[in-house]
Amino acid sequence: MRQPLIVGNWKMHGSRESVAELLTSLVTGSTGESADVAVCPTYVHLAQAVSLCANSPIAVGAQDCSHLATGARTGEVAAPMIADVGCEWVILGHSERRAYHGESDEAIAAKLTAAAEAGLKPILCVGETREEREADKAEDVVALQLSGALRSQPDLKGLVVAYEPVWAIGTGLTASPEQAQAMHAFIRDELAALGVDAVNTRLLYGGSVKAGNAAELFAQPDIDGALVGGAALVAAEFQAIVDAAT
Ligand SMILES: O=C(CO)COP(=O)(O)O
Repeated sequence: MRQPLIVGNWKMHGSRESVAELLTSLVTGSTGESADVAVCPTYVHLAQAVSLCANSPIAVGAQDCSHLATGARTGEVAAPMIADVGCEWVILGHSERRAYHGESDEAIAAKLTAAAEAGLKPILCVGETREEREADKAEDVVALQLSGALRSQPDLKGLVVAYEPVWAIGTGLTASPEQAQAMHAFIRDELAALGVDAVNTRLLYGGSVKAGNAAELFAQPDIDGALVGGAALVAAEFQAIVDAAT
């Protein structure tokens, strides 16, 4: 049985004031849900978020980490530092990092290793662009992303995979429940072929998830939750998505 998981990816949004407001609402509203819940603010808000979520069921994660544990890497943040401030999770390989920071599957594989060594649970993001889907290459692209990141390390503790079609991120376009389910089933098969414990690995859908479309996505057998962007910045909307998973 896979426990549902809802993760808010706050991307590059927030201030001390908005973080306090959003998390105070979420902590007050969270009454022992049967879904796991995590929020991923920017690095500078992690410690504040951990402190606000203490004694609540909400966990905190980062949106990236370095592949090194320490060293001369100006501007980077290492996985052990993220664990040290009290985080449980780290998002890796998000399409925005692949596109704007040139992250390769090889680099993402190294970050996965670093995260696991620091005891963080990684959320590996995969997904195709619109052009790749239209060229009927969506499965090939996702298969390569999965094997590039996991081939050498199929037994990462706590691994979660998020399928985020790039064309559905921040666009208001969501994959239909059937499209998302088909890709999730494909991902589960690919994970098994790579030697990952696919049956127990949670697969999240991401891309314009909202209160209004969450339930039909979560009704699909291989969709175990969501990685939520814009809607995670509005407490009532995020809570409604959590409620739809429970
Ligand atoms: O990229 C996403 C989560 O990581 C999805 O973002 P949106 O929910 O804003 O489309």
